[in-house]
Amino acid sequence: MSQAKIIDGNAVAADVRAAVASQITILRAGGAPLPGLAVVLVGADPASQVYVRNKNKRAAEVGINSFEHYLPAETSEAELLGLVERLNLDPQVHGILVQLPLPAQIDAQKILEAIHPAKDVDGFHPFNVGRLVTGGPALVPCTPLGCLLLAKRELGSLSGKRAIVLGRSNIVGKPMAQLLLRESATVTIAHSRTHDLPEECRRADIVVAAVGRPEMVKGDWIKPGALVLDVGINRIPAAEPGKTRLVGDVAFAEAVTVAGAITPVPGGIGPMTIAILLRNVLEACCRLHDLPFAEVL
Ligand SMILES: Nc1nc2c(c(=O)[nH]1)N[C@@H](CN(C=O)c1ccc(C(=O)N[C@@H](CCC(=O)O)C(=O)O)cc1)CN2
Repeated sequence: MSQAKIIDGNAVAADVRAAVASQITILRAGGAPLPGLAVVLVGADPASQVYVRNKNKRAAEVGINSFEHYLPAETSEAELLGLVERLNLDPQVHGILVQLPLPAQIDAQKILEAIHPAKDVDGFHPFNVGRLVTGGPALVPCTPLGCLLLAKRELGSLSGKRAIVLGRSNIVGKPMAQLLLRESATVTIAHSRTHDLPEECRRADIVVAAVGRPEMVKGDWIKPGALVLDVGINRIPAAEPGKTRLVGDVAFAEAVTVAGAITPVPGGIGPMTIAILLRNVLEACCRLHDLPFAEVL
């Protein structure tokens, strides 16, 4: 039985953070301003609290000034829009991130569209989405850009490769498909209505699983030697009563015996998301101040 290469997302994320940090040091030595990231969390979702804490900690480590805004779960849409407007105008803030999901009384799309596109380090604003599709300079969503970076490190050129993206969310599936298309891959977007998903999957050289269904992608869905990028983060009951464990959207133990390379959960795509966020803050800061930005890795 073969064994795929297990991609160490923590190690690659550390390389990205180091590249961001060294670029900030050089820019600062030349008199550039301190890059600033504002992170907004509404409510007390435990997973979101962990992600926001990590974002602020990692930002500080690479030399990004982070501004934390913790708002109560009852915050109104108007109050949040007011904060976003203030952050849009704050010259110390180059990147604004509103942690998702938001409480039900707030229209998330309205908030995302209120963020100034030049400070939209999540890449969710329709201006940046449009630029990604039409090929102009854009801030690109962090998780798909992290996947692309890993794919290019593994495979080199993606030109002509068959890729399948499982899931069509605005945060991962759709931007992922656009990024792969930009690299001249042949891209299929699969979703809940796709016929014979296993067969579609078996044709792919690159599988990106972003459906949010624990271990849905089985080993016999994978083409031998394919690259498997697992974006899923699903908490399921563990063998020990009362405990839980994290699994991806891919049945790892099966897929690892077929794939050429595969990301684990945890320790695969997740850490890349935050590393790429820091890269995006640096890019936003450079664009806003007309400074040179060098691609990381
Ligand atoms: N405004 C945004 N909100 C959300 C985004 C986003 O990109 N922008 N993505 C996710 C959450 N997320 C970042 O915000 C995120 C998810 C997971 C990880 C991560 O490092 N995961 C670890 C496991 C962590 C654990 O033990 O729970 C891993 O996979 O190794 C980082 C960031 C939704 N919201």
